[in-house]
Amino acid sequence: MRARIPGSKSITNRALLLAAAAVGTSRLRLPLVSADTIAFRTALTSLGVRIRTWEDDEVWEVTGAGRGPAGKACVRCEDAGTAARFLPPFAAVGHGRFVFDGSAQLKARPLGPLADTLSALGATVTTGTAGGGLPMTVESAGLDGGAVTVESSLSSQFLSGLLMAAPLMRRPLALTVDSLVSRPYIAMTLALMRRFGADVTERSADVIEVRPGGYVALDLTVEPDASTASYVFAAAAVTGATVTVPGLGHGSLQGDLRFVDVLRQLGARVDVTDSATRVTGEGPLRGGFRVDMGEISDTFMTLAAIAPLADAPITIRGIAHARLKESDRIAAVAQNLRALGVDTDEGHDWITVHPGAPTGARIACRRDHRIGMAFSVLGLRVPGVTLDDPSCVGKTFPGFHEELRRLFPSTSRPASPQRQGSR
Ligand SMILES: O=C(O)C1=C[C@@H](OP(=O)(O)O)[C@@H](O)[C@H](O)C1
Ligand SMILES: C=C(OP(=O)(O)O)C(=O)O
Repeated sequence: MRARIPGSKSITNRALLLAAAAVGTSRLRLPLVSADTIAFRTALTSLGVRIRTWEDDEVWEVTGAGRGPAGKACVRCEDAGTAARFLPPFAAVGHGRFVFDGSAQLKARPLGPLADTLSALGATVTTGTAGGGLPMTVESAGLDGGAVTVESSLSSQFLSGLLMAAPLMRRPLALTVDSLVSRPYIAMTLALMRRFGADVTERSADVIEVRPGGYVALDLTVEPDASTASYVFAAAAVTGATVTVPGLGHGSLQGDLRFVDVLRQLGARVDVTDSATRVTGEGPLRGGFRVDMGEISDTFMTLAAIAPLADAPITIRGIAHARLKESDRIAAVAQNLRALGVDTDEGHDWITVHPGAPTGARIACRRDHRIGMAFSVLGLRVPGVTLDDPSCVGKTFPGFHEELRRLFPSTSRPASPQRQGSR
């Protein structure tokens, strides 16, 4: 079966930002159209960037002026971490006063290290709470660059935001990276910056230098989202089906494609070519291993939710930063597995899931799309798994439930609405 996986959120939102910073008109083909990318697009529009959509949203045309925004603006980031972390540095290379705000969920997420670094570079920054957080106000008259250290243990997005703004600074910027999580996202940022013409040098694993010179407009086709693909790959592994995702293969910019290596460890058959990835479920899942998912933490819930079906415990470690996302994801996974009758143990940066015979339960999604999608995969094997907020999937994959039902019509027990969630 060929899955229809929408475009990568991370590539779409980076490409939007880079196109807004470039000189000329860029075209993004097959962008993700979801709450997170629409929030990002709207936020850029409120910063004065011209964006047009074509062909039922299959092409987004972005016209950049080769500089940061000017004037005054209030910018809503909604639930999008990428908007809250990528847009303030872009504002800081502009001229004016910009206020960023977002949902209650986003307000609870850290921003302190980004505020500190922008201040160190010369912007005037205020944040909502002592520990950082929205609303954030950035006042600036452009940035000179220089040399700064970026504390990156809570999120890699601070560093990505600073890197993408750097070509618009007046002089070179040398960033020293401290305690980086989610490293593959930095590789993605650098790769896309280079495609848009930036001059970037990795001096060592932890020092990156960017020279001024801006960006040039680009025509870019967005790959399917690898984090989203993890749900259909896991679904293949637990149902014995074969699922192929065209357009995701060797050369992908997304670290989360490495989730298929975890499925291989569970006993699934995985074939990756230049143009597609295919997963086939081959009998019972084999547990009894520990895996560090710190670099691909958006997919740890996909593994944790199906782990009770394995024949031995599975420990996932390196995921402390997953407590700082749309929900405290370690706590959310543990709570829901226990509600299903599955034993779990957890620590600050790890969780162990024991084999079990899960019973049906109503999953508490905590407005976290990935909790909803991960447990829907378990619902293909366990009758009576429902979601308290099916619409939470709209952050990255509004058509998720329909696609899962299309792919698995006989096994799928729809994650039926008990209550329509409010977003
Ligand atoms: O840069 C990005 O596009 C992202 C980085 C990751 O966040 P952290 O760096 O906060 O782990 C990831 O969880 C998020 O979904 C997208
Ligand atoms: C953590 C996520 O999103 P963001 O940080 O971009 O809000 C995610 O999509 O799992």
